[in-house]
Amino acid sequence: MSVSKASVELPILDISQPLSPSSLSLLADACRKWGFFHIKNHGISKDIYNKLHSFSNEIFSLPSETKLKIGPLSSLNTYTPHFIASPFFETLRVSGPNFLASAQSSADFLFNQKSPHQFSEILQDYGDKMTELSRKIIKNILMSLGEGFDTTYHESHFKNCHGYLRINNYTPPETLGEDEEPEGLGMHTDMSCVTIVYQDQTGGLQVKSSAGDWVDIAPCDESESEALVVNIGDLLQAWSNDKLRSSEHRVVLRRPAINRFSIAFFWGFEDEKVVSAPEEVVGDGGKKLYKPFVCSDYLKFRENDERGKFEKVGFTVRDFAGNAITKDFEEK
Ligand SMILES: O=C(O)CCC(=O)C(=O)O
Ligand SMILES: [Fe+2]
Repeated sequence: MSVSKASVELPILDISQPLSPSSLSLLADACRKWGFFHIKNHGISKDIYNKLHSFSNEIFSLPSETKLKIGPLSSLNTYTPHFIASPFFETLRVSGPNFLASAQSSADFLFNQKSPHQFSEILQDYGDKMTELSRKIIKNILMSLGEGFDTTYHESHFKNCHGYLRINNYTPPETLGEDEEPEGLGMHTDMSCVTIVYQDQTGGLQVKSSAGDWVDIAPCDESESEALVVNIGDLLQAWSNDKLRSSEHRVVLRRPAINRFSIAFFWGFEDEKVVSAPEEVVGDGGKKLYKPFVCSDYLKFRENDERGKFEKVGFTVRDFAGNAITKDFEEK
């Protein structure tokens, strides 16, 4: 196992403003080289994260048998317990666009109460904000990809995108040697167009460089609120004909062995969308690197056959729809 040596320097984009040409070019570089960047001034306060964290802790602290009421064998299936993705990882899924109803149905099962729960209301607000941010992000990414691409493709290709949230709790083993870095979440790529991640100050998120080394994506404190991590997912990599990189990433656990909390928002195409790079995006003389595919067929490919198992770790859109000529990403 290679141990990370460095922390990658990613641009921190001010998402509340139209991006200047120089910021767009930083964005384009980051998307090509790492598929990761940060955003600030995203409109979500530390207070919201503190509330989400403490509500989530309440849920994750419940006895396992209670949590399993919404586990993989239940009708709801919104909770993934330990020992599925890893021994140290559990996660709660909240589906959009009605985040409130989704969170509330989990809460009702867990707490046997029907009254509106502040947790669900905050999650609705959070999900709405993430959806809005994703639209802004994709607009900027399209602008960074080519002149006028945002007006050509934003509405026509990304209008029906939708998203869901995953609230993640990492519990490291109690005894952890100095050099031990167990994987809390194994290497994978995201199936989304874009993913927006809040990570707490614990650290441990890593991206694989094109040279094959793991490098840290350090938590980034922007005083008023943490900067959020954004990464490109497989759907956008395929749509952009590899102009945008969906990088392999993972989460490792380190000493001091404290719980790590993160919230990921995955925003992607509607199930029935046929994903195929537009000619103009492929560019003159370029070859299409992927066969057109139906979005939901790819999502199914990534799910394990066994009910309740986590998405296959390690398989990507290249394995699914890549032509043999798919190129490797260069570190420029
Ligand atoms: O917990 C994190 O920081 C990242 C989680 C992640 O990569 C995922 O849920 O896909
Ligand atoms: Fe991920």
